[in-house]
Amino acid sequence: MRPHCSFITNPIPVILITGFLGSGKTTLLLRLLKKAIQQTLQPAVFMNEMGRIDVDGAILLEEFPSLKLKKWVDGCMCCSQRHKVERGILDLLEQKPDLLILELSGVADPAQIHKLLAMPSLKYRVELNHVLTVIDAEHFLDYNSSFASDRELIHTLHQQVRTATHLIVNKTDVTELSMLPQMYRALSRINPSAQISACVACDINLDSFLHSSAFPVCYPEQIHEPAVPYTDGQPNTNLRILTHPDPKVIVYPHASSLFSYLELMSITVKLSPHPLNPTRLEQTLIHMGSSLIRVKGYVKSSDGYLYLFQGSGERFVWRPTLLSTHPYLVFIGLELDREYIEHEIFHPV
Ligand SMILES: Nc1nc2c(ncn2[C@@H]2O[C@H](COP(=O)(O)OP(=O)(O)OP(=O)(O)O)[C@@H](O)[C@H]2O)c(=O)[nH]1
Repeated sequence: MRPHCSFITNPIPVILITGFLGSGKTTLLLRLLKKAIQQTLQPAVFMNEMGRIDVDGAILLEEFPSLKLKKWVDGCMCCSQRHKVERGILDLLEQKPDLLILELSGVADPAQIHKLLAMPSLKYRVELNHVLTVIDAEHFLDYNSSFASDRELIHTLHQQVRTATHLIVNKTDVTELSMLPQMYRALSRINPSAQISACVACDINLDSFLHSSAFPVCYPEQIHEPAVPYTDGQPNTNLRILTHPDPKVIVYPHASSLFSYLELMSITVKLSPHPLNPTRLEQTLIHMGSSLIRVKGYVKSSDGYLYLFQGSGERFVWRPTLLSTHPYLVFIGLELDREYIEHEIFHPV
């Protein structure tokens, strides 16, 4: 029960955004921020992203230059790093936002952030009101077979569904609509109590999320089980460290999940400043097949302009940007072929 102290009477409402890689979390976050600002709310954002260089933070700051934002980029947010996440959230709370939005990396287990918000330093200062899980409708039903070899990844995907207060089934524009009833059934089996909405580009009515819910989120105990047991303060000995002779290539063998360990790999490649042929780049990526789950970054195209480039499955989006940054790409996948990436992306013929 919340103690009766005057300085903690108004906990900051928290919205947690989760969902697998490329499902549309940042798309939803951008919509929420626009809506919040229209309603004269002052939101703060904490985001966790895979990859050495942060792409989503750059997207947010391009649209909202004065946003109160803290990021945790790459590295496993394992137990030994937990205090840094806590510090980041406390720093944001010091800025007295009206609303705190947390966007987790696509492979994070949301139950772990819930646990973090329950720590004594945060417990009475925040109130988790909504957990919005974005589902990639195009790929969701295939995940069980695609990731069959990675038990922890499947567990994390289910945790993302299980912990949701609202399931946002996104990307229905590129989904066989006849698959939706089956998808709804699968989602309801994992989480019978969450509301479900289907949409394109996370375009749903967001009004109700911007106001405190009557019943703050409270998970039953079993949801708190971490994917992999951990010990506070101890480094995660499961992590393998890969090294690469070329300093331009930074390899992270593990996902930046919140406190869990997966077989995913993230490779960040700083590109040369020379333009890349868009068709050739897309073909190169398609050739990588299902091992490549997500790619994003900034690429100079053959017209000489810089683009925000995003790929999820075999779909690619090029968006012109005014941002001034060195071109780079972040690759996320299972058993990525570093030599192929290095040869094809660094030295395209
Ligand atoms: N076709 C289609 N594309 C979408 C939709 N929603 C988002 N996208 C695109 O999907 C890609 C991924 O969207 P994001 O919002 O960045 O997804 P995310 O979950 O934040 O991605 P990560 O943080 O990398 O895991 C982007 O290129 C979006 O423009 C949709 O409803 N339909």
